[in-house]
Amino acid sequence: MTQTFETIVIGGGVGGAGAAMRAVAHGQSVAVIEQRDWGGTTVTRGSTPKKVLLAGVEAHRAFAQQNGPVPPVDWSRLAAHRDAVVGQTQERFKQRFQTNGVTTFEGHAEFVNDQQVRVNGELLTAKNFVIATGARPREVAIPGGQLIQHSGSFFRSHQLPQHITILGAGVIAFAIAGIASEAGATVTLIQHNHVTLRGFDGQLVQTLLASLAKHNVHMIFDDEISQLAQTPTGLEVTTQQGAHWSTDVVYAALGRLANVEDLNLKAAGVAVPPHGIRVNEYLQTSNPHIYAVGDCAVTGTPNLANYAIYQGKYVGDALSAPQAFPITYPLQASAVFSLPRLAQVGASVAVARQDPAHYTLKTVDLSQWLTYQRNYDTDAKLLLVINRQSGEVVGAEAISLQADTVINQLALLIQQHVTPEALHDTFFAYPSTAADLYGIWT
Ligand SMILES: Cc1cc2nc3c(=O)[nH]c(=O)nc-3n(C[C@H](O)[C@H](O)[C@H](O)COP(=O)(O)OP(=O)(O)OC[C@H]3O[C@@H](n4cnc5c(N)ncnc54)[C@H](O)[C@@H]3O)c2cc1C
Ligand SMILES: NC(=O)c1ccc[n+]([C@@H]2O[C@H](COP(=O)([O-])OP(=O)(O)OC[C@H]3O[C@@H](n4cnc5c(N)ncnc54)[C@H](O)[C@@H]3O)[C@@H](O)[C@H]2O)c1
Repeated sequence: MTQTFETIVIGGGVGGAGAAMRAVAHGQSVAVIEQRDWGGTTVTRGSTPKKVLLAGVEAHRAFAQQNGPVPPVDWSRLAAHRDAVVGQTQERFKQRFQTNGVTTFEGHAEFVNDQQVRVNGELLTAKNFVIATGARPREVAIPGGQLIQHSGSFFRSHQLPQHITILGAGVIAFAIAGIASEAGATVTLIQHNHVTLRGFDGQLVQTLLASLAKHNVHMIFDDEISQLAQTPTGLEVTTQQGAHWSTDVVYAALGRLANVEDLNLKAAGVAVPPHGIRVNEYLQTSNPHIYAVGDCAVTGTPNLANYAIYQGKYVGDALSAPQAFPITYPLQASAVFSLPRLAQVGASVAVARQDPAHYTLKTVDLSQWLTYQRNYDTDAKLLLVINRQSGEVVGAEAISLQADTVINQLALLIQQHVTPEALHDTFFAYPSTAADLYGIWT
């Protein structure tokens, strides 16, 4: 006797939740299976713990700037607060499924055929499936590679290592570097080439690097770890170029790989290319009754929470009434949550620099604006990408302690094609980041 549902979602992260909550709202019988942590990467090892830790170190930085030297960050207190926030968020996540009528299962799911999965020895049957199994960190195959920790360990740590080495120079590496250095650690980032934070403007990235360098973050370019060895006092890193240093911990932040291997997808008739589950523009796999969303799917979009949620909701709607249109995406703002933050929206500054016939750039030095000056935000800067022909702002990129705020506000103005005249018809509280828009949006 198997339990039967109209839809089974595999993975209780943000993508799976988007699909399940929409499908149940349409009156379907829905089950979600989660093998580890309700809320998935975002809640457990991603943006939720990251933003709690960031709040603590940003407050530390701000207090020190306003008042002079202050005691170091109390990492165990901060970690306890993080654990409380993460634990409560996980619990709410699970409860939200249950109060909305989604049946939850805890265990590892794998396909038996294209209508059944097995969980904890039990068979569950459904007409449709949504695979939302996310991704895991890429590992490094070197001697001593088993001593390398995943970046997620940092965001769950209860003790702050004093000497931290990070492999990679992407979004996760810079988040760890910003948090750990303000909390008192010395950080070394090692990058195999010269490219940091691909997609962000090189000049703003240089500003971020210079700011971090003042806070004990060191960058090594064009080199790679070749060996890691345990010593009586910690770890010894050796690189391909022959450099050596001692460290307490090495975190890998080298990108992420789709979780697809142990789902027995072959039994369900789902083809899996090397980098994840290929889907069509309706997010169907090679079996049209089986969909894939979020980080496990190859959709041509970045692996970000917004996309996973949006794709999940799209599929949740499609399950009760076939989607008339292929999925399209709204304007996306994104941020690197380092110290300071980098953020961007719309047409990139890099594209504008390469195409001066179509775009012009406007640089706004925000450091002397009250919003930023009062916070000692000396690096604050905004770049606006302007379409030469229409004169409209079509993209923006910012660095500052609150770059994401101004970029999110600009996202609304860009998406809604708000004219400067229309903006002036609204009175924002003054002075504030929103009121700054009068000066920016002219
Ligand atoms: C450190 C870090 C910071 C990040 N910060 C941001 C950020 O600031 N902003 C942003 O937009 N994005 C951020 N991301 C990316 C974001 O977390 C992911 O894009 C998002 O979590 C993808 O959601 P998902 O539902 O596809 O996968 P996940 O959240 O990974 O969820 C997948 C779930 O499926 C479960 N699962 C896997 N296989 C099975 C199985 N066989 N049976 C049952 N369950 C299974 C897993 O346990 C997991 O809970 C960050 C990621 C990391 C690692
Ligand atoms: N704020 C955010 O929006 C946010 C924050 C964290 C994570 N994320 C998501 O999580 C994903 C993973 O983050 P990440 O920082 O691990 O990935 P990333 O793609 O941002 O950076 C990976 C880094 O590792 C390097 N690298 C890749 N392969 C390598 C190899 N074999 N040897 C040496 N270096 C190598 C890359 O050059 C790059 O510097 C991101 O792509 C993003 O989708 C988003």
